[in-house]
Amino acid sequence: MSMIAAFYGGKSILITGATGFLGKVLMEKLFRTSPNLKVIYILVRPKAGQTLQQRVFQILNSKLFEKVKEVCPNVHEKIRPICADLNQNDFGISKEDMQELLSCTNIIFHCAATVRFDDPLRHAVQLNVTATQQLLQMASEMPRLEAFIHISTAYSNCNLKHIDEVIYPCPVEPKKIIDSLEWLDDAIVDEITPKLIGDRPNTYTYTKALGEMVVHQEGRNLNIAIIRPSIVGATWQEPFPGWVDNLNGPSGMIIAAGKGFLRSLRATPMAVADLIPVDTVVNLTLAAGWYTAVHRPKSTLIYHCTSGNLNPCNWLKMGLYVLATFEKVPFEKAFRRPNADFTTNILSNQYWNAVSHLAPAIIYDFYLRLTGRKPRMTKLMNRLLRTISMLEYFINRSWEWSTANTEMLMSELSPEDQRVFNFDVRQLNWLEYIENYVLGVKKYLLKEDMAGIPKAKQHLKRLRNIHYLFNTALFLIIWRLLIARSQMARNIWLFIVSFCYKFLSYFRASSTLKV
Ligand SMILES: CCCCCCCCCCCCCCCCCCCC(=O)SCCNC(=O)CCNC(=O)[C@H](O)C(C)(C)COP(=O)(O)OP(=O)(O)OC[C@H]1O[C@@H](n2cnc3c(N)ncnc32)[C@H](O)[C@@H]1OP(=O)(O)O
Ligand SMILES: NC(=O)C1=CN([C@@H]2O[C@H](COP(=O)(O)OP(=O)(O)OC[C@H]3O[C@@H](n4cnc5c(N)ncnc54)[C@H](OP(=O)(O)O)[C@@H]3O)[C@@H](O)[C@H]2O)C=CC1
Repeated sequence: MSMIAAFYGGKSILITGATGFLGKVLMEKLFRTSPNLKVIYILVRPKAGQTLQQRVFQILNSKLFEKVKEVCPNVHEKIRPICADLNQNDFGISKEDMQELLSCTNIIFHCAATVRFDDPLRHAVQLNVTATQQLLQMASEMPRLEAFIHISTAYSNCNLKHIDEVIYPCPVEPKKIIDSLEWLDDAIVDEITPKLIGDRPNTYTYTKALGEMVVHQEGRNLNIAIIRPSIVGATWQEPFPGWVDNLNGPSGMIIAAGKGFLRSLRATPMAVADLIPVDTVVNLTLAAGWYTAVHRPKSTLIYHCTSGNLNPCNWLKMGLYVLATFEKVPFEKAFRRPNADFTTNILSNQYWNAVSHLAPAIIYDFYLRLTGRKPRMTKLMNRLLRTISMLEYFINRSWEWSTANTEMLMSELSPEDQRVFNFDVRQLNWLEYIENYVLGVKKYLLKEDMAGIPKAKQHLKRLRNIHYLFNTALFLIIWRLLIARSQMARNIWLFIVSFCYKFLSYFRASSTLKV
């Protein structure tokens, strides 16, 4: 019997960010392994014209939850959506709901965050720092609370090369930032943002670091653990391999490469590609929840949920695995044949951006205009280039994350728990994982049917022929122009023609002799 699964039985659990990528997998695993848990409260905001109930209904009826419905048929009764916007005071939670949360909650998993790299500082602080502070305040009023698990990121200290499982001091106290944002206007905030974030690449990593500091300072009387995952990718094993539902991290890039938009990337091939499957993060998170509540460590433990030091893979390998998978399972209606490459040089990157990204987009838009359609490719390509520019920081560096706490936690688990809540990335086979990842992107993100693979392969063949035809035509045009303008080009041309003529004559003569 799994001790961790048994621990969550009968518990009232509060999850923020349950509608997000990580939150959904966390909920799924909890219901599947501890179907006798009491209730999961989820803080949800109405969104995109959907009510809370509609959002929950959509999640529970998705493929991700198919297995859950078998083991926990009354899952609908055990999930209690609470209308909440983390950007508001008291999260805009009604008095009755708040009362219930405060009196019943046993465990909190705080997953909600803005993960956008380009969020204005004010918004990122509001969600990643102030909301965390408010949740800690709520937690301190919960008499039955056994553990508070805060999800951070391994990149919260990405300004360092070697990162230990400790909280690093922030140059400016989070409280001071929160206070000053109250009276500074947006223009000034934008102006001081680069100075505040310093050597971090964006407001996301900066505010996640501030969030950790707030947890450290204001959660002293609580039983807290912090999980720091690196780049979270599709599921490795559970509930099935390859599940993914958003474009963050590598998923968007896999689509861009598979559809033939992304042809070149400024990345350091040998830098560590620190991907971590989302189910691995969830297993570690649940194990940490159990350990924190049962063993009550004296200080806040931080767990690095990374792959680099236990089972490293680099971007070159990952890129090759991705491309190799496209051969077997190509995406439908590709713009060009998938054939991306890495470059480390800024100039050559700019060259490839112009030649391989922008030029084909401009030519295609010209064709769309000619055929009376609305041009869209150049806009899309510029958007892709902007996204890539924001990811570049992470694909041109390697970090070393120590994993002593994570390894300690692994050793504390019973053999059964090591199996059910496996977070040992040494067992991960990267090729197999990437193949399933690409397949998952095709099935669950692009919603493409496997039956369409032969047609997609045919389309790629057609694109290859167009590519050859286009290159030959381009060569001939350039050559024709050169011959018209340069005596030397004409001489070379005459030499090649006469050489070919002589070669063919010799070949014809020798084959006649044989007869
Ligand atoms: C040689 C072979 C190559 C083969 C590929 C190999 C894979 C290489 C992968 C390399 C990836 C490296 C990833 C590193 C990530 C480091 C992560 C650090 C860990 C964390 O803790 S952060 C969590 C992850 N967070 C993110 O990834 C957020 C990134 N996204 C953003 O910040 C914003 O979305 C962005 C990029 C600033 C764009 O903003 P904006 O222009 O306002 O656009 P929208 O968000 O509204 O979206 C517009 C449009 O683009 C689509 N979209 C969104 N995100 C992505 C994405 N990451 N990739 C591709 N497309 C994306 C979005 O769906 C919209 O589409 P529409 O059709 O709806 O318009
Ligand atoms: N994905 C990754 O690569 C990594 C993620 N992490 C961390 O993991 C955690 C989860 O990330 P992930 O699941 O990928 O992110 P998602 O963007 O998928 O999910 C974010 C969640 O936060 C919720 N949320 C955002 N704003 C509000 C708000 N104002 N009120 C209520 N809820 C809100 C979202 O709700 P809604 O659906 O309504 O938008 C959503 O449920 C984050 O803390 C992130 O920093 C760490 C490392 C890497």
